[in-house]
Amino acid sequence: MSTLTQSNLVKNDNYWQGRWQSAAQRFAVTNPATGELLAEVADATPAQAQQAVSAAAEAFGSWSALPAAERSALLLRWQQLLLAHQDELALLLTLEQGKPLAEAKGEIAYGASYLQWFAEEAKRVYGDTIPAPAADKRILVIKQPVGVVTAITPWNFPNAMIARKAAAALAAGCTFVVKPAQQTPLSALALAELAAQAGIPAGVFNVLASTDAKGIGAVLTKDPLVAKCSFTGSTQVGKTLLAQCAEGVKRVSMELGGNAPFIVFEDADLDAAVQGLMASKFRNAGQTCVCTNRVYVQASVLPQFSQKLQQAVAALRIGNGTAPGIDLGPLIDEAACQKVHSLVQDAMTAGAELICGGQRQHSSGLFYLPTILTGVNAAMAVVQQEIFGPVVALQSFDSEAEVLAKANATEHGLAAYFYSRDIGRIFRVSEGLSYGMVGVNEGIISNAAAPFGGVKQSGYGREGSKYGLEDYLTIKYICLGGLA
Ligand SMILES: NC(=O)c1ccc[n+]([C@@H]2O[C@H](COP(=O)([O-])OP(=O)(O)OC[C@H]3O[C@@H](n4cnc5c(N)ncnc54)[C@H](O)[C@@H]3O)[C@@H](O)[C@H]2O)c1
Ligand SMILES: O=C[C@H](O)CS(=O)(=O)O
Repeated sequence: MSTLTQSNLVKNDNYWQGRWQSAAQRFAVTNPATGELLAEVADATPAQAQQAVSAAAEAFGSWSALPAAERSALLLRWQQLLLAHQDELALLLTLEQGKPLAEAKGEIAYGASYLQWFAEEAKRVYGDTIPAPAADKRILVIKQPVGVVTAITPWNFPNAMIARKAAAALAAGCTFVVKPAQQTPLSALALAELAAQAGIPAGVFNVLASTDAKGIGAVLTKDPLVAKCSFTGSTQVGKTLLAQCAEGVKRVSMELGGNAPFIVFEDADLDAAVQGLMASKFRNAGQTCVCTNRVYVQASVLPQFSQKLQQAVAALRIGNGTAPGIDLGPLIDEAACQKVHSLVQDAMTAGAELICGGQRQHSSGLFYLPTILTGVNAAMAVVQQEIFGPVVALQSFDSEAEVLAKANATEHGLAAYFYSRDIGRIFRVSEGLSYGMVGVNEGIISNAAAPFGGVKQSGYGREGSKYGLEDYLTIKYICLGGLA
């Protein structure tokens, strides 16, 4: 942190109405790799959340009336500032979240790509004219911003999950209030500083860091001034927030938990499959919603695949994300470590075989060794639950029909992956998988041009792509009469 203290991107007050706002209480933000104290951040209260929502409501009229080209230019300026400060932002992100610096830099570029994408989309909010059923009428359809948008975001991508929502909301003409995760507020506050530097007007982008998630969340989902709430996080919390939004019939976007299958057919390029699995499984130490969670390998190629995978996993370097050449950083907190280890122990008790890892790097600390379990089955918690850690749960299958049924046997439906070089199989399996996103011969599928989102209990709404803007717009039908 000492290398950042001179940076004006390290903020410890909250930000709304274009001003840095203190609070009566503060909470500690610590580095998961070392436990060191990074900052003591103002602990926003529900009353302050109401002030922030009011500020967003006050700013909505002028922001939504701004020509789209002007909103676009401001988003692009913000994007340029993120890239100009990519190294500082990445270091801040690694310090508070733990991911390796290279991944953090990638996340800053990824977040910035949504600002660029929606700066362009802002200028393409088109309406319709529709042939009227009567000669004296005309039908017009216009799209307008929904209004004040609130957002609640997770700790695993503390920059990109906010940028992905704010970019679309602001492009549409909405104003925005976000509560980041308590573990990672610094990246959110740095985004606010750069929004101010970009010239985004007061009240348009507002950040409330707090330990009172429930209290702040109640305001962000129930305040009458709020038109929509966009949530990224666990399915369990998503259901709570959905119920709260239902009271006021508010628009919602839900980007929730996952349980991604990764299927390797016997006709796959096994080296490519191993590479894709390593990327999908171990990114952010397995702490992403689209990480592979279950690995199914066709029986005839399981020994060969497993051997290649073990070699790749053995080469992973685990340590403090600020050090060069690190592949795996720490898990976010003690509870995460205990959850991952309990899933591994449960699987072994139930008969799974441990190939490597299966324990913390040291008795203390939040580093969990990259782990391969084989011989897992559907009855095990490691298959049923989202692992959110660096654990590969391997099992074999015989037929395409069998593995498709197993892959779909979950209440989640976010991302799925499979490797095959048979074009007929590629179409059958892509269409047969009950997921919002499918990676074919590819383990990393997220980008701003594509519609990111899930089905079933992984939520609904899409982020990124041309579809992502629709979530922040409402359709108005105008009937012009008396024209005969
Ligand atoms: N689908 C996606 O795009 C996506 C992306 C990232 C993470 N996730 C999911 O998020 C989970 C991990 O992230 P997490 O641990 O931060 O999730 P989480 O649901 O515990 O917390 C997410 C956010 O919700 C807040 N929150 C928690 N309880 C709340 C309440 N009662 N009222 C209001 N806000 C509340 C937290 O403070 C945090 O800001 C995983 O399940 C992962 O799959 C999904
Ligand atoms: O964890 C969830 C994020 O959405 C992951 S990604 O970087 O968008 O794939």
